[in-house]
Amino acid sequence: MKKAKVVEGKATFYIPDPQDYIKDGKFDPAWLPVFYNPRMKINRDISVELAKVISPKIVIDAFSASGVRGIRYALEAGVSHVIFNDVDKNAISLIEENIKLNSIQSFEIYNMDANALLNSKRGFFVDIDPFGSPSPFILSAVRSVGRRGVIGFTATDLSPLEGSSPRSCRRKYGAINNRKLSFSKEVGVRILLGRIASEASVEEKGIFPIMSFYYGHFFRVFIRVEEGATKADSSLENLGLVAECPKCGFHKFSNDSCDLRKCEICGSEMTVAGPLWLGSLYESEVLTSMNSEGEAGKLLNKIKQEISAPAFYYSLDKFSSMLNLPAVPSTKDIVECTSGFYTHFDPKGVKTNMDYSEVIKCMKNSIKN
Ligand SMILES: C[S@@+](CC[C@H](N)C(=O)[O-])C[C@H]1O[C@@H](n2cnc3c(N)ncnc32)[C@H](O)[C@@H]1O
Repeated sequence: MKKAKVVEGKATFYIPDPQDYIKDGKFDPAWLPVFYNPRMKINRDISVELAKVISPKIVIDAFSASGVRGIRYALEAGVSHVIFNDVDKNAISLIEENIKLNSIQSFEIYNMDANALLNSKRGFFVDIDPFGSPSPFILSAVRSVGRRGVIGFTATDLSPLEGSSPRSCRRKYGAINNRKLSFSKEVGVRILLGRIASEASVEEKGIFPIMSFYYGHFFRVFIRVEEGATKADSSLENLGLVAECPKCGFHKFSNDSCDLRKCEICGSEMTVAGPLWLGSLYESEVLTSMNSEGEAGKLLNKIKQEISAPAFYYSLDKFSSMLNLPAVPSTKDIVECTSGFYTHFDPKGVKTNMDYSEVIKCMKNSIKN
């Protein structure tokens, strides 16, 4: 295999030479014999920043591919011991080479199915970065942190999580998600967290989201896990449903499904999704201690602005078309008028504690002016 040398963060490492895998002038990282996607740098940058704040001694990088993630944890976040793993043998040879190249001192390397590895090893910080859905690995990941720890899950299966593939969502996440709601990005993150909370409760563990976000083609959630039946019970209290009226764009969430059937504004039948996580997505202390540069820095700053915002948002372009408004108001106008918040989930999204009728007034005034 011909290799190319790449630099990312403090790591210099080999990947299969992308030039050899261009087909008809096109390239997809999935065609490489060992996966490396430069577009996921932001995912790794933020994960490294979080690791710097939580200072784990042992990290399990359960889906290592080239090993870049685990190597960056060691070099940039001062993690003292990294457990690398990949089911693919080609990945293992590359990880060995890259570990040498970066002089990583304390490590283990496994060539196992991630579930088998996670059921047998313990780490304080566990990184789950598979292809597609992380769902098959949630339970073993929750086990792998022992009594307490932190897990980062990546999900690239946007379509079930956002409501475009309802059956797949039902299978993978045990949730009803039959239509893409206008705030589907946040629905996706919360369905993933809901599933994690349910699976953790089987192990009598509670979850506490530290940071949860959407970017480009993936969701990433970081959760703290703590052992205890009471903690599991309180976690489950955060599960509920969200509903959106397809006619007037009113939305509401609740732990009680009876509340959500009929729209309180226009009486239409609402589209209900869930179960999903209705609690906080962020741990403010950790988030405010995190810093980064470039794209990751920009994303972090946006997320920091919405730490105390309510769940879900009005996506102004979709909302305006539901209301048959002649134009889409500026996001800035609506944030100001509703004492609301911008959201990283959607550049035209506004979160607010104000009532629906007040938001409508703001929308209409903004267009008039
Ligand atoms: C998305 S890539 C990981 C990328 C890597 N974490 C990074 O940041 O560059 C997924 C990797 O998981 C490996 N993999 C797929 N299924 C697996 C399984 N069941 N157990 C362990 N590894 C698996 C694949 O071989 C692939 O290298």
